[in-house]
Amino acid sequence: MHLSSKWEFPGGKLEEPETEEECIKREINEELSLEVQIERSLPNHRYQYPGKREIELVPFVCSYISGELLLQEHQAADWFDFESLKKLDWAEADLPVLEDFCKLYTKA
Ligand SMILES: Nc1nc2c([nH]c(=O)n2[C@@H]2O[C@H](COP(=O)(O)OP(=O)(O)OP(=O)(O)O)[C@@H](O)[C@H]2O)c(=O)[nH]1
Repeated sequence: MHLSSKWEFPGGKLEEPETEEECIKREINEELSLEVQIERSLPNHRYQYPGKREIELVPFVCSYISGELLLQEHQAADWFDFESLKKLDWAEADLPVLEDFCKLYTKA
């Protein structure tokens, strides 16, 4: 919520004893009402926002299986092409994840 006007990838904190894969599927279901399947992982990145505990983002590339997008917690959600994606106002911790994702799927 301290980043409430920023864009972020959907996700959330691991709830032991679930696996990271179970976590992302649960979070996307809770936040967006969608079922997704994992296609691959991307490198993890650590980040510390001022005055907060360090977080480690564990990113997965997922594809849509089913469901109708319904916002449960967020103000907005959308699909973007790569150029538009790079122009959004991102949560700082996500920038290295975005870079890895774009490198993997575009030639630039
Ligand atoms: N979900 C998500 N969180 C991110 C991203 N980037 C980023 O800095 N964060 C930060 O990582 C942490 C994830 O927390 P969250 O609030 O989404 O997790 P959660 O759904 O389990 O919430 P809760 O446990 O507070 O109820 C927050 O500090 C959030 O600001 C991102 O792309 N996705």
